[in-house]
Amino acid sequence: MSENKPYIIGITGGSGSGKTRFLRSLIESFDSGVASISQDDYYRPREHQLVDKNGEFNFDRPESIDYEHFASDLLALSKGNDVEKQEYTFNNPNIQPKNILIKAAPVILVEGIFIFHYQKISELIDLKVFVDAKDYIKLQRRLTRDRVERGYDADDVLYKYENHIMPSYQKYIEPHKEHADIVVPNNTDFGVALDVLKAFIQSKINEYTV
Ligand SMILES: Nc1ncnc2c1ncn2[C@@H]1O[C@H](COP(=O)(O)OP(=O)(O)OP(=O)(O)O)[C@@H](O)[C@H]1O
Repeated sequence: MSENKPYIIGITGGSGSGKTRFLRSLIESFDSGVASISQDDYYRPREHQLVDKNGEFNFDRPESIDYEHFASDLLALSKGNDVEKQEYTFNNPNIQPKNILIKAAPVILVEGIFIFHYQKISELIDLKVFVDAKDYIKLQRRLTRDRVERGYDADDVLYKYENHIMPSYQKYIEPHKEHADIVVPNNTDFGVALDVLKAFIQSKINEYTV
């Protein structure tokens, strides 16, 4: 690996905004040169999660994440080192967590709802991207995804959206939109923004390997 410092791009946005889809579309565009790290892989175990006034787990708080571990792994990547950790299985006991190896790369994509809120992570980020969509669209997407991919029922998703997801969004996520370098509107599709960012990332890979 060269002496250059990897370039760190942070991708955030509310739940259902499409940031994971945007990140995956970016990664698929590169055979090499790009690595990614996701806040979702740093949830604390269920027994350490906060419970709300009705006794329901709230996984949408900054405290839900082992952010010290997340920050130290991002710091290692920012210094050009590999990182090894276990994937998060959304507390599904039927899934055996895989070991994830994140290889050092010229461009590191970091994704998650609180990445601009956690200071130790935010200060490592060179380019801040905020993926944005209207609230009713985010809710529709979350309802569909959680039913199809995670088997949650609609009442449960609506309860979480009103009591956990939106309060957190308003307090910890949306205030960072005005400090983002790029806001990607994703009410319908993000094709043009994706092309712009792909070209930018390619230029960073080229600079790194010169
Ligand atoms: N432009 C789009 N058109 C159609 N479906 C979309 C679009 N963007 C995202 N989706 C879908 O909406 C759902 C939520 O998107 P995604 O998982 O990327 O959101 P997220 O911001 O990462 O949410 P979370 O923080 O809850 O994980 C997914 O099923 C995704 O495929």
